[in-house]
Amino acid sequence: MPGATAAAAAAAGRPASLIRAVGLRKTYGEVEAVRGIDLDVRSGEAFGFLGPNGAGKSSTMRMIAAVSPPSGGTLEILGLDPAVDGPRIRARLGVCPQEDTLDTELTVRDNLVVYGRYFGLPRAETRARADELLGFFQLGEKAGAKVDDLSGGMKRRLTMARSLINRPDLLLLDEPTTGLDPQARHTLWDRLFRLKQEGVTLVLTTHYMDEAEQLCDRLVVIDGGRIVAEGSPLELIRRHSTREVTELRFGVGQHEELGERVSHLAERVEVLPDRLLLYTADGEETLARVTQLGLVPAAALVRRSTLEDVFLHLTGRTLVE
Ligand SMILES: Nc1ncnc2c1ncn2[C@@H]1O[C@H](COP(=O)(O)OP(=O)(O)OP(=O)(O)O)[C@@H](O)[C@H]1O
Repeated sequence: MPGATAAAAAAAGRPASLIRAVGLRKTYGEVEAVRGIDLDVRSGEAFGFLGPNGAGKSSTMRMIAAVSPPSGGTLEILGLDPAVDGPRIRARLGVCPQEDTLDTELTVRDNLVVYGRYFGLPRAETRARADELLGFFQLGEKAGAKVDDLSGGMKRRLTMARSLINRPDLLLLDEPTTGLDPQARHTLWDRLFRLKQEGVTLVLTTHYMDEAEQLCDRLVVIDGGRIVAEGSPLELIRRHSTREVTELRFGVGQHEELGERVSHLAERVEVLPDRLLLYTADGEETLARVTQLGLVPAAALVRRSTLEDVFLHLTGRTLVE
């Protein structure tokens, strides 16, 4: 699976920064979807936008895909200005949209072949590329099947295969695994990980913190159209959370009051409707200290901090409400 490595990009004279944005904005009438964001996505990295529904992720992706003009700020994609060079940019991008937009009239293989023809690729090359991609995405046995005969996970893999037909410099993935079951998500992550290893630059949006942690070298946490934090998953967790979290579930309606009673035991306590989260370096010790107070939770769990905790700390809300 050939992809573009950072070194190859440099050798080919492509810029090391594939996306550069300063003060990027998008408004739809009165709605301010993206409120001035700065970005610098480098060749060869997997870069993510993590945020809840309505944060402005898709709006940003559409601007990066050069299909939606910015309302303000500057944007450079592959060293080019999308207002001037839209077609040249789009020819070098792979775009995997949130919804599968496959042609149900065509076979699995022809979905790739026809798409390759849109890019003006020669027939023989397109067929060879289609077969290569079907093999890579474990769809070879389904090559002659109709799209409607595929599972949800297979359709996603076909959409992803289609987005790679033109050997793009940059692959844009809008919520790549939303709506899939855990097994199908893991299969896709595995393929995306392989693409990343081969040097394909990935830019993805997600509201799944585990997806962001699995795939992204670097990410921005986005909320209300603004970037609220930026870094590697590990850096963000270190900067904005403690090493461990003790989750305590008590009876309905008790969490507010009990949160006050245990507040001295932790660096930070979050009160959610169904549980308390105590942030400390040692979760087991914290749990022992809770029970020493005579409190007996209906359920308790000690875990490491995740990006969900980072988001909660930064915005006071959970990612998936
Ligand atoms: N074409 C449009 N016209 C008007 N408002 C829009 C349009 N597209 C998006 N919005 C609004 O802009 C805001 C950001 O939406 P956007 O789709 O970019 O967010 P998102 O983070 O991708 O969320 P989701 O995961 O739900 O797609 C929302 O308030 C949304 O309702």
